[in-house]
Amino acid sequence: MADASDAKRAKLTEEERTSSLSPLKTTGWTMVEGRDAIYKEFLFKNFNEAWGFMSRVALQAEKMDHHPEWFNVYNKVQITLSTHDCGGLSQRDVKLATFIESAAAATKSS
Ligand SMILES: C[C@H](O)[C@H](O)[C@H]1CNC2=NC(N)=NC(=O)C2=N1
Repeated sequence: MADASDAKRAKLTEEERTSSLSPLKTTGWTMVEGRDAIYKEFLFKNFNEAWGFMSRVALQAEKMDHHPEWFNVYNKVQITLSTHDCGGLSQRDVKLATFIESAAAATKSS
């Protein structure tokens, strides 16, 4: 049965893309070529900072039951967000990307 949780995992409409994705794009998120997904690379001072950031994101991902695709080498964290259940971008990706932005800012200023 469809419920509010399903709606958050439905593919974003064109209107939602304009209103929700545009602000993220101004912070450096880009569309992945050939896929309905968004991507951003984060650079930190060192591995310790990168790992602290990833820990914050991991806890939120578990809370949301929505998980990033990510790759880390030393101070670099590359993140791709998409919703596997709908095969594209949903409100969950917007919410997680917004959280990731605040986690990156908090990590860098701590
Ligand atoms: C069973 C579980 O709720 C689902 O598999 C969740 C887990 N995490 C997820 N993460 C992402 N990115 N997309 C999903 O569709 C998704 N689905």
